[in-house]
Amino acid sequence: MTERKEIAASRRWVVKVGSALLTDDGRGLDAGMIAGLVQQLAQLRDRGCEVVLVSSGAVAAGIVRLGMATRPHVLHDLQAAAAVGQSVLVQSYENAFKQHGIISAQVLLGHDDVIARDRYLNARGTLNTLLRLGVVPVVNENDTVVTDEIRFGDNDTLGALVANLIDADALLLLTDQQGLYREDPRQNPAAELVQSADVHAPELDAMAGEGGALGRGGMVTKLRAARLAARSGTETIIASGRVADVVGKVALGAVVGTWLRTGKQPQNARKQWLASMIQIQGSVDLDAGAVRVLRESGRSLLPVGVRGVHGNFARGDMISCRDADGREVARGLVNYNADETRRIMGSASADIEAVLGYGGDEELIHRDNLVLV
Ligand SMILES: Nc1ncnc2c1ncn2[C@@H]1O[C@H](COP(=O)(O)OP(=O)(O)O)[C@@H](O)[C@H]1O
Ligand SMILES: N[C@@H](CCC(=O)OP(=O)(O)O)C(=O)O
Repeated sequence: MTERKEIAASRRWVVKVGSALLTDDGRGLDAGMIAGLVQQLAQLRDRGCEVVLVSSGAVAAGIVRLGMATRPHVLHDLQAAAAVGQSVLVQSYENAFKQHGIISAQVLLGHDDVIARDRYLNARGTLNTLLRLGVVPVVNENDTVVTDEIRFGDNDTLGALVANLIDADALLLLTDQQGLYREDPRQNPAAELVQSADVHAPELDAMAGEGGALGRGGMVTKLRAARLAARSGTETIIASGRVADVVGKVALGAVVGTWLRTGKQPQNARKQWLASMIQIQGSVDLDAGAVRVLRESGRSLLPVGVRGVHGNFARGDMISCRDADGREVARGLVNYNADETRRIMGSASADIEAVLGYGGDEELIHRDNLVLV
């Protein structure tokens, strides 16, 4: 149990559940599985953790609801099945969470929404607000508009991107196998389970194979997801959703499933990722007070500390923050575009609404989105 202390200390969780598990390999949504999972998530919250659920299963549920014999190959048929199935799925979760007095929310995202710029900030802001309100966001791919993701059944990646987005401590990928085996157990039932490994270990690539008939990503996408999640310092555990109380066991640090270790300090990992994420689109000149609070107190950058604005950046762009001598002090994702920043620079945050005619974030760059240089 102590071997997994880092996992037991996790407070912010992304739990991803695959179609293979939720639909009993295509026999429709498994209401018992959903009720059991939701009960475990409710218990996780009772222990003071925050939870975002990433759930697949829309296509599989839609196929059954529409009476299709097999998973369709034509893109729009898949998308139609997803649209039908998503309603069924979200209704099942809403009912199940309600039994525990928990409000849930449907959040449909495409990978583009989480990768950069303004949408990144919006998705992050909404998810953080839902968590603050005590709501469990139930996330799925926005299947109506995506193409590649729905073909390849890749909600594992979405789970990782959500983990990056909200700085999750842990990503739990629940599937129909006990974890990552040295070989696909469907091919070799005697294959050995990997209990723990460095997420970047190259030998893992040869072990991970593709998935079953419905959830198609298999271990290939789970491994890739674990590596993406590690960018923001998120630890990944792959485990079977069929093990009794699996969420509770994993969260207490019991040795179940496969732990793919990041081996990094979360904060550093996240900041490194942020720094490498986007090209710099502009810069702001800071006064001496702003330089000091950024450097010494690790605080957010407020508009009041800005003296000049260069470039034509948009909300969500990465900008550079410079001192009076033009030396870069920090860089980060900006909450206002260049024009707005010119108008609010030097103003107190409380006056932003009066200056712009609409309100927004009180920081120009939130400290979570700021990296000291
Ligand atoms: N090395 C491996 N260890 C475990 N499972 C593997 C491995 N390689 C391939 N798989 C396959 O991955 C499947 C789980 O992935 P997938 O079907 O995409 O499920 P999900 O819908 O839960 O994402 C397993 O049923 C298994 O057949
Ligand atoms: N977003 C789609 C497909 C996602 C998918 O199949 O992923 P997974 O089962 O986790 O490998 C759905 O809800 O059916």
